[in-house]
Amino acid sequence: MVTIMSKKTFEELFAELQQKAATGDPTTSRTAELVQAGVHTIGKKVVEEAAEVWMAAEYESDEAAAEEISQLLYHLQVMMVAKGISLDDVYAHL
Ligand SMILES: N=c1c2ncn([C@@H]3O[C@H](COP(=O)(O)OP(=O)(O)OP(=O)(O)O)[C@@H](O)[C@H]3O)c2ncn1[C@@H]1O[C@H](COP(=O)(O)O)[C@@H](O)[C@H]1O
Repeated sequence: MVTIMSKKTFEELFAELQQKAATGDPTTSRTAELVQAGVHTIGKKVVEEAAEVWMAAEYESDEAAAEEISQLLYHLQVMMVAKGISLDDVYAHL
């Protein structure tokens, strides 16, 4: 069973990350730090988290897989913010 610890939605997180990227302090905000580091650094985190999702889904608990999926979604959103890609830009392809 997957334990639900937060009810933050995908859209709410995206709005928060846009704000952090615009006004956040890179010394205290991971999002501001990653956006400042740039697409190359964020891209490496996306690939790393995707691999961790695969490993957790195949070899670990559902809860571990859910946590890794949340981290992948976070880093995908950071990439979107860094590139100026909106939720609607992505939803248009779903
Ligand atoms: N949801 C997330 C989130 N998921 C994952 N992460 C980051 O991703 C890391 C997980 O990746 P790793 O396991 O590879 O951790 P790591 O080894 O420390 O990463 P590296 O420094 O080695 O790259 C975490 O330590 C966080 O730094 C997140 N950082 C922030 N958020 C949320 O984003 C919002 C804004 O956060 P800040 O920008 O930090 O204020 C808040 O609501 C946060 O809860």
